[in-house]
Amino acid sequence: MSKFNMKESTEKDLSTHTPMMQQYLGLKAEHPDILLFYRMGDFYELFFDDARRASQLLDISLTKRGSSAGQPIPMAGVPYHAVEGYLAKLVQMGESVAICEQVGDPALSKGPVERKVLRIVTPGTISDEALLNERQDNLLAAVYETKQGFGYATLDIGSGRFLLTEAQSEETLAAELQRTNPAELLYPEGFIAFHLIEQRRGLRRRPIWEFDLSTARQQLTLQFGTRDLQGFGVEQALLALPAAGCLLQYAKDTQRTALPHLRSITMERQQDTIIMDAATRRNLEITQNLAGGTDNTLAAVLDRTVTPMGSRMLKRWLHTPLRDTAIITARQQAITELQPLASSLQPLLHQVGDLERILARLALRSARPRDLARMRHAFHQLPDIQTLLAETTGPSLALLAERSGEFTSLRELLDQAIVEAPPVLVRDGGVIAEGYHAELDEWRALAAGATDYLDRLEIRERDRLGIDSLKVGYNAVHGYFIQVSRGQSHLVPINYVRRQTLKNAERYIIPELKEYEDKVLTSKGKALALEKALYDQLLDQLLPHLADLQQSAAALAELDVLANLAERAEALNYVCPQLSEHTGIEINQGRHPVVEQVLKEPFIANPVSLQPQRRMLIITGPNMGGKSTYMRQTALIALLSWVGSYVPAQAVTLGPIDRIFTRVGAADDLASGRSTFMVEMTETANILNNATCNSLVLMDEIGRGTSTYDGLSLAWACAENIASRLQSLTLFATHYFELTALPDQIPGVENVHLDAREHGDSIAFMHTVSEGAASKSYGLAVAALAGVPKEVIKRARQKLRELEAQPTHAPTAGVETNQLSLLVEETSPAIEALETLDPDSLSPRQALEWIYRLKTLL
Ligand SMILES: Nc1ncnc2c1ncn2[C@@H]1O[C@H](COP(=O)(O)OP(=O)(O)OP(=O)(O)O)[C@@H](O)[C@H]1O
Repeated sequence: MSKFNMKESTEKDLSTHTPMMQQYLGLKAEHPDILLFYRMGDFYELFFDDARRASQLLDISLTKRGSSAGQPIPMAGVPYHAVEGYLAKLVQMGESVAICEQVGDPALSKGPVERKVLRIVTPGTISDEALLNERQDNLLAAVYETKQGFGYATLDIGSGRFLLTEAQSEETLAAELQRTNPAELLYPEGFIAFHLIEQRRGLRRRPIWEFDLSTARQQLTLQFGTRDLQGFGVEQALLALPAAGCLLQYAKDTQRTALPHLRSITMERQQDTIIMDAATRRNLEITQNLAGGTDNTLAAVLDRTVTPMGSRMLKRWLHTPLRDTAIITARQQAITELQPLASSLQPLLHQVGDLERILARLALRSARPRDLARMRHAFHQLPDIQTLLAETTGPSLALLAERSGEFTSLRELLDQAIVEAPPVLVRDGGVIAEGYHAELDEWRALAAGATDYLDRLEIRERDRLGIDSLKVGYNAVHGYFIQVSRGQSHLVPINYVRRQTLKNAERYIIPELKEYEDKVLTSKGKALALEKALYDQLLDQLLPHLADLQQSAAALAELDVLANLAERAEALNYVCPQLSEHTGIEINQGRHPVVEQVLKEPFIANPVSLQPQRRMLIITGPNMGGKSTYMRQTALIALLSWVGSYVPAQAVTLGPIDRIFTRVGAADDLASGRSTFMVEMTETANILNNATCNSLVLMDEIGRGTSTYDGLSLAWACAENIASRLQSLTLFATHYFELTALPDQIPGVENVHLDAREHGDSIAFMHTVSEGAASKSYGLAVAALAGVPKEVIKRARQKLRELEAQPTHAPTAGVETNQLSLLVEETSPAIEALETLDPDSLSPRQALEWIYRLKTLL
């Protein structure tokens, strides 16, 4: 069908629909890909495919509303007062919703009331409190690709944080995606690296022209009111700017309002932070555990922040350990200074609440009365916070105090303007305080004065007519009325007009009452309209202070994080790590921050010593001995140190770290169709290709997923390569006992082991780390402990003895210095024969015979 014909036929189709459906279909055509909530009185209704989808997603019933164009119309609906709950559910599932409201006056419109899409709710652009998880960032992101790499932009609409990154490799992009975990992700059509994002929620494909570089520059300079992007240092971000442009456009389209709180854009440079790949972030269970939950994570132990904005900042910090010693030292000093103050500061900060998101709603002009009341409450805490901080002397706390500010005049303004406990919506009035605006007070008095008048009218009429059952009342349908009992209804005078008959009473109106009713309604209406205008003016008065207020919110959030780290350090018995410029990690009595919290028994603290001269530790010991715990605690202590936090140990000194890698406990990545072994090897390859002498590498039992010899050879070669070529600081846990021979061959490699004691059939784990290799493996004892039946253990023991009796077959045999021998799985008869041979005792003829024999043996 030609384009022309198609257009004609839709138009024809439309004209066969009812006028309301025509309006609906017109609006729907503007938002074909997302659900359209179409307001009808007290409901939002969805039609056709939207109705079917919504009924499935929300588990609401699918019905029909009349018919249009001769067909029944599938319909589903949700009551308007409960819409937030449904929206929350939908955005959680990654859906977007266009909210279409009635904007015309039903009384004045012929045909359907005028309607408009007033906002679009999308997972990445929500700012409404009810739709957000308060202790988690909610990000909108956009990704762009060229041959040179990827550009990535994220926006937190709840704070205005707008960040850029450029990633040279897929691995780096994957790590960024994992770290930022966006709620919604925009990508250009034809995106080649789609496999990196296909599992993500809230994916939105955008046309390629939305990623145009010059449009992006134009959009961004327009947004920030600058001539160019030099001042932000992103002028040359040719990969990231197109992503930022598309993202900004999308945010503006969905919000349909100005975004004054987006006032700058920042490039996050990889070299400023300790880089961790996606697998490492997962394995270290920073904010999410391996099962996808949040308990038993680093954040779960460390987050006792008292404001949601502080909690979100702490989580960002934990995911972004820094490399700048100056910043980290400043944080450490602030924490030390806050230790005696935390218990007084935290209750005050708690009262500050989520100022950051309140300010975002202010910027979007969607701040509710209660937001302003909470902002006021926050301002009331500031003087006390200032007084407390005045006791400190360090420069970083002084700076935070200065940025927090006091906002005395804004506090006074809000004190005067807003009632003590305002209602949820401005719509119903009762928000603006008495005494704030003389005209409003007058209208309100008039509305209230009328009730006085009604009392007087009631008494007067009762006396005048001698009807003691006479009462003045009000209901929403009939307005004001005079009610008289049935028995006395014959006494009413002629000017009483009957309005309603009840079982035992009659209701009347009189002209005088009607007049007052009009007056009350008008004054109520006037008061409401005025209140709404005053509220808008109030937002206008606050908005010019937005930048200062945002700065204050950021400072208060940081104070919350620092006070929290001070409190945690004290409560959990952490120590302040010493930063050194020399590569290495020295930990005295280190503990695992999470395991020590969940264990019922006491946690056994252990030392770590890694330096260039002792850069790799081969860790052996029984299963369950504590190898993984020991390795992870080292990485977590390093990470926490470079976040600025105190750490679980008695003393720590550590030098610069550029990356942390972990290759531990692989899980099948079934979703991407990669086997356990494949995942393990991909992660290993990443380490071998990227680690440096300043990287911290954790390798846990690599090579386990394949045949013993393949695995052992791989583990050996990797360890050797890391120790000699990369020279990274490495903890290498293994069950291949052969690897304990490495220290004899490569300088800088040492053995350590975890101990266990066998008592008869049972085994006790000591969890202490000592120098040297483990004396034996306790696999069978651990299997017995796990409940493997006795006869199986017995048979295994027998088999073990058999295997040990054939040294050349047993994988636990000593390691030959020639690595090739590792790859020879079966000893050939020729070699066996050679081994028994003594060349000195052979005559030349015998030697020749031997050569022929060997030839046949091969
Ligand atoms: N230092 C410690 N102090 C007290 N308990 C510990 C310590 N380290 C580990 N544990 C306990 O031992 C359990 C096993 O530890 P971990 O997983 O680290 O052992 P593993 O040697 O890596 O075992 P596998 O080789 O089977 O993976 C932990 O869950 C913890 O309960």
